[in-house]
Formats: sequence, C-alpha cells, structure tokens
Amino acid sequence: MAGQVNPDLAKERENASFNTQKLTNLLYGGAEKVRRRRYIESLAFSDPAYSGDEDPVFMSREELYSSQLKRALTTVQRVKELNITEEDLSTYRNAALSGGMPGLALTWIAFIPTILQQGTEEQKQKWLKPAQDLSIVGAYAQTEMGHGTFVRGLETTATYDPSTQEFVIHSPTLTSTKWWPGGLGKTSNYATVMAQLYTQGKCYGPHNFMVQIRSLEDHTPCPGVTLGDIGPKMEGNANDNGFARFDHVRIPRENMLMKFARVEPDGTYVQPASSKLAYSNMVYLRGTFVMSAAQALASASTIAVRYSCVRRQSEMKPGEPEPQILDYQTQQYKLFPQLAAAYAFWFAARFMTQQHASITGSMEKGDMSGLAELHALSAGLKSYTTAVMSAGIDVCRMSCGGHGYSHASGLPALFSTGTSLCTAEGENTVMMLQTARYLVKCFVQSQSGKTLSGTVAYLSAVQPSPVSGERNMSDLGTQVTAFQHRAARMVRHAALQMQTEMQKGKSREDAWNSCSVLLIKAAQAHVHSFVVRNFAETVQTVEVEESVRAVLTSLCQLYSLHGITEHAGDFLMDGYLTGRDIDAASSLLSAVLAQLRPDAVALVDAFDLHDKMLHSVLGRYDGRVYEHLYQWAQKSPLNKTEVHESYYKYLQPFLKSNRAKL
Ligand SMILES: CCCCCCCC/C=C\CCCCCCCCCCCCCC(=O)SCCNC(=O)CCNC(=O)[C@H](O)C(C)(C)COP(=O)(O)OP(=O)(O)OC[C@H]1O[C@@H](n2cnc3c(N)ncnc32)[C@H](O)[C@@H]1OP(=O)(O)O
Ligand SMILES: Cc1cc2nc3c(=O)[nH]c(=O)nc-3n(C[C@H](O)[C@H](O)[C@H](O)COP(=O)(O)OP(=O)(O)OC[C@H]3O[C@@H](n4cnc5c(N)ncnc54)[C@H](O)[C@@H]3O)c2cc1C
Repeated sequence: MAGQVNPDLAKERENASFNTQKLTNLLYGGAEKVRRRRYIESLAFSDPAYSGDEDPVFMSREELYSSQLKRALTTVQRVKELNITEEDLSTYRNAALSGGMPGLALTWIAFIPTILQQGTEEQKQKWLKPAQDLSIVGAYAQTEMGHGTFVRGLETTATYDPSTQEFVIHSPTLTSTKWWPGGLGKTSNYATVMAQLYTQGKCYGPHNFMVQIRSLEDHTPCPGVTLGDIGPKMEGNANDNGFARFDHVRIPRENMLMKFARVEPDGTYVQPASSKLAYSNMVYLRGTFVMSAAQALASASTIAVRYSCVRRQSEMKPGEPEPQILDYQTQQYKLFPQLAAAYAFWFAARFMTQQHASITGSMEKGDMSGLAELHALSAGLKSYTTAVMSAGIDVCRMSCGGHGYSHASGLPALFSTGTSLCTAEGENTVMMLQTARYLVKCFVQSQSGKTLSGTVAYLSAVQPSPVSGERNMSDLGTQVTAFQHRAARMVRHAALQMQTEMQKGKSREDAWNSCSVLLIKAAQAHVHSFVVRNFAETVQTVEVEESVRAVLTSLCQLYSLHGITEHAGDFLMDGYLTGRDIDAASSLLSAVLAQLRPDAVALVDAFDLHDKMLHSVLGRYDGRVYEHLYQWAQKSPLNKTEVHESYYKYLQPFLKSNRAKL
C-alpha cells in the first residue's frame, strides 16, 4: 500500500474532463512560471534546515516564536546562497515559513513596502538595502491602543524642533501606546511610526517617521522607548505583535518619510499633492490581501473536496455501498461555491495588481485622477473577498464533520489566520463604507450628467427601469447585467435615501450613519458585481483550450447563480428578475452542481498546493487520510508517556482516597 493513492481519489483524477496542468498554467501565468514555482518550493521543502521541528500546533508560544524566527533567518541565508531572485522571493519564503508567519516577516510585508511607497530616492538608498539584508529589522507601527480605524485620531505626536532639526516622538496618553504592530514586541530594531506631525505650532495630521527602537548592539530598547509583546492571539502566535511607548524620543528631520509631504529645515511644511498619499502603503497592502483571500479559500476547498471524495458515509440507496460524501447535493452546495469563489478572487486579484501598477504609474507622473478609484476598489475588494473567504473556510471545516474540527485537518488554523485579514489593514465594515462613499459621489456625478468610467461605468449605463421578457439565466452576459442592475439600484436607493434624510433636516453625517446599513449592502453588491463581471470576462477572453474554458464557464455560472439565488430578494425587489427567473436560476444551479461534480478534484488539484503548504491530514494529495490521522495523533504531547504525570499528582491520590471511602 505504501505510496499508493487512495483509489477513490485516483478515479476522480482519471475521470476529469480537462487537463489539470493546463488550468494550473493559466492560474500561475504559464507553464514556465509553474515549473519555476515548483522548483523554488522544492528547494525549501527538501532543505533539512526547515525540517525536524514539531507540528506547530503541538508547540508552546515561545517554541513557535523561536522556531519560526530561526527559519526566517535561515531563509535570508539561503536566498543569498541559492541566488533566489526578487521574483521568486515570496514563493521561497512562503514555502519555508508556511508553518506560521514570524514577526520578522513584517519587515518584508509592511516595513519595506512603506519605505518604497513613502520614502524619497535618498531615503530608499539609505534604508532599503539594510532592510532587505536584514541589517535592520522593521515593524509598521500605526495602530494604537485607542485608535486603529480612525487614523486621523492617532495620538502619537512628532513635533518638529528647528533648533536641532529633529522631530520629538512622544506618546502622551495610555491610549496612544502603539498596540498590535507585527514584529514590534521582540524582533524589530526599527519601526515606521505613524504620528501627528506638528510644526510651527500647527498640526498637519498623520505622517510616517523612521524610528530606531532597539540598540543595534544588544537589542535593548533605545532610551525613552518602552517595548513588549501584546500576548497570545487567536492565531499567528509565531508573530510578536507588540506595544511601544515613546517618551520624547528625538530623531533627525531626515527620518520623516518625505516622498509626498516635506518639512523644511526651518520647519516649513510642504503640502503633498493629496493628503491621502500618506496612506498609499495601506492601499498597496489591501490590494495584496485579495490574492491571500483567494489562496486561503483555495486551500480550504482543496482540503474539503479531497476529503469529501475519500470519506464514505451513510446509505443513499438501500443495500448499496456507502457513497462518497461529495455525492450528496448538499455537500456540493456547501463546497462548490467556495471553490468557485476562490477562482473568482484569483482573477480579481490579478486585476487588482494590474490596476495598482497602472494607477500608481500615472500618479508617479503627477496624475492623481485615479487615486479615489484605486482606494475604493482596493478597500471594497479587500473587505468583500476576505469576508467571503473567512465564512467559506468555516463552511469547509463544518463540511468535514468531526475531523474538520481537529487541528489535523489544518482548517481551524487556516480559519483563524484567514479571518485576521477581515480586521487587519482596515476593518472590513469601515473599508466597505469607504467604497460606499465613492459610489455615492459617482452616483451624484452621474445624476448631473457626467459619464462615469472604470469599474463604476455601469452606474450611468444601466437602465433603472425593469426589463421584461424571458431570460436565459445560464447566459453569462445575462447574469453580469443582472448583477450590475442590482448594484446600480442599491447604490441609487442608498444615495436617494440619504438625500431624503437630509431633506428632512438631518446633517450629512447623521444621514450617512442612518443609511449606513443600506450603504454597506450597496457597496457589497457593487464589489460582487465587479467580481462576477471580471470572472466572466476572464473566462470568455482568456487563451486556453476549450475543455478548460468549458469547466471555467460552469464554475463562473455557479458563482453567479449562487449569488443570484442567495440574494434573490435584491434582484426581485424592483421586478428586474421575476420569480420565474429565480426558479430557473435555482434549477440551473442544481444542474451545474452535478455538472461540476466529476471535475471537482481536478479543479482543486489545479491550484497546485503542495501538501507541505496545506498542513492537512484530510487534504493530502494521496488521500491516505485514516492512517495519517492515526499517526498524527500519536505526536500529541499527551501521548509522550503511557501514564501522564498528572495521574500520579492528582488522579491517583483522588481515586485512592475515594476508593478508601467505599
Ligand atoms: C500559491 C501559494 C499558496 C499559498 C497558500 C497559503 C494559504 C494562504 C493562507 C492564508 C492566507 C492568510 C495570510 C495571513 C497573513 C497575515 C498577514 C497579516 C499582516 C498584517 C499586516 C497588517 C498591518 C496593519 O494592519 S497596518 C494598520 C492598517 N490600518 C488601517 O488600515 C487603518 C484604516 N483606516 C483608514 O485607512 C482611514 O482612517 C479611513 C480610510 C478609515 C478614514 O480616513 P480619513 O479619516 O483620513 O478620511 P475620511 O474618511 O475623512 O475621508 C477623506 C477622504 O479621503 C479618502 N480616503 C481615505 N483613505 C484614502 C486612501 N487610502 N487613499 C485615497 N483616498 C482616501 C476618503 O474616501 C475621503 O474621500 P472623499 O472624496 O469622500 O472626501
Ligand atoms: C492580526 C493583526 C495584525 C495587525 N498588524 C498590524 C500592524 O502590523 N501594524 C499596525 O499598525 N496595526 C496592525 N493591526 C491593527 C489593525 O490594523 C487594526 O486592528 C484594524 O485597522 C482595525 O482597527 P481597530 O482595531 O481600531 O478596530 P475598531 O475601529 O475599534 O473596530 C471595532 C468596531 O467598530 C466599528 N467601527 C469603527 N469605526 C467605524 C465607522 N467609522 N463606521 C462604522 N463602524 C465603525 C468596526 O466596524 C468594528 O465593528 C493588526 C491587527 C491584527 C488583528
């Protein structure tokens, strides 16, 4: 038996209607990129320096922190030895560090991008190389105990002193304590600190400052700086999310990141082209979360779909063998929408990356016209995709029954890591409200005759009145138009409701708050409609063989039909879709579930997620779940001795004294 693939899983792979490899190539941008990625991952997976540690779920917090820090430092050494290029860096690091993100990684994820986004050429020259070589280790210190969302409310101050040409960084209150920044607690010796800039007696709002926080000699906190770890969290405990307090800490003027705004030596403040450019690093990071959401949902779908083909339970027809649980329609209804969403988000993430590059390219040349759309798109997509991902992982966990609840499945850790993305880098409700704000503005512009462009063009193009007649609900074009109609109607309704509230005498702010549930729903509908359209356009235009296009078309139909039936009320509200259309969509949905069933394993295999990335006994490529479940449990620290020491300490004396009473 050793080395053989579970026969049910093997049969699934034989029966797929398309070539899995071709779809993998499409996802990763070509056959050469797939080969390269696998090669880079294999360098990490075969390296003895990364093997030998226990499964992270059996480790204490301190063991986890040390072990992942050691691994992270090994990656730095290996990247040099193996000449890993910039393009392959994240693949290599993700493979080597898949057991949990160390605090050190924030240097790569947030500290370096902030220098890149916010620093002048001179500042990049000064700090980028040391950060890349890890001569300095950095955190992104923005959030405080009292404020995370409301950046304008941050309390840390940076007061310019022209007599010494220094800024004085200070934490005036308990609530101004920096709280949460990854890697700040124990690992970093530098941080970019977001603080209210004061110069010439005036406050100019939050700006980024480079602050040394620990000695480069012995790692003790610098004078005036108090540092520590904030304690264990739901997940991510290899990361030392930390706190920091500053007591009149002086830094040179040149340590203000001055790509956009500047303070001259005499203290004169030079305005940036837009005050929101101080937030550009957040916009960039939010964009990257869309691909993380896709990958996390792809991982959960892979685990749950493979396991659902290995697992046999109950009796569908009397006397017949127990079916694979994936043959139950309800199981398909739980899992296939998650699988479809993972694909939809993968393609949306690709669009997001292109948009970011294109708009920031124009901004570099002084054209700020795309800034608002970039912010609205990244905030909305981050919020929508991470929320669906988080809920979807939990659906996958529950679909694996009891074994899904065990850490052996990998799903609890995936959920608690994934769900952090709903909060980090802008809390999801707040981010969706930013998108709503942009949509309301666009709606008002279109009302006054302006033709809208980009991702909101449909708001001025879509007919507000219901369309009558028979519809082919399986047609992607029909589905896209329906989603756009729904979003346009909801944006219009929320915006008009706000106007009504204001006409009744409410202030703009009060009207906004009293309509914010409507506004959130409208913004969600807008992002949902964008994801559907982008998925449909990708499927229709991508160069790929027809068998792959066919399965992607079914997946896209499933994604749309699931959205339409789950939100039927929104489509029925103004009579745009009829009850008959919804019935047709439901029947088609059942048909598409059955159509996709034979391709489900091939569709998850196409994500090409190595077992060493999945960390799941249930999701193993070879499907040999039961023997490995048994082996995995043997590693539980409670099984180290046949009789646990607490038996001698507590249970034995207790039982003895009870027995004596008998
Ligand atoms: C193939 C490989 C497979 C691998 C498989 C692996 C499996 C994967 C598994 C799991 C993946 C999980 C990975 C987990 C990794 C975990 C990573 C954790 C990393 C954590 C990093 C997190 C770091 C942080 O959190 S840093 C802190 C972030 N903080 C925030 O984001 C704060 C949010 N708040 C704000 O941004 C603002 O305060 C605000 C937007 C809410 C409000 O700002 P404001 O008050 O200044 O503005 P106004 O509301 O008044 O608006 C004024 C005006 O400006 C516009 N505006 C606002 N912001 C922006 C902006 N950024 N850009 C442009 N314009 C902006 C706003 O809309 C208004 O416009 P108007 O025109 O309407 O006036
Ligand atoms: C895993 C993790 C890693 C992190 N890493 C970092 C890091 O490296 N660096 C860093 O600086 N920070 C980091 N953070 C902090 C993170 O960015 C903040 O927690 C996040 O931005 C949310 O802010 P908050 O905690 O203030 O939430 P709050 O704003 O207090 O949210 C609480 C509730 O209030 C609601 N709310 C708040 N404002 C509004 C509004 N205007 N309208 C409607 N509802 C509202 C929210 O929707 C939410 O329901 C991290 C957080 C986590 C969980």
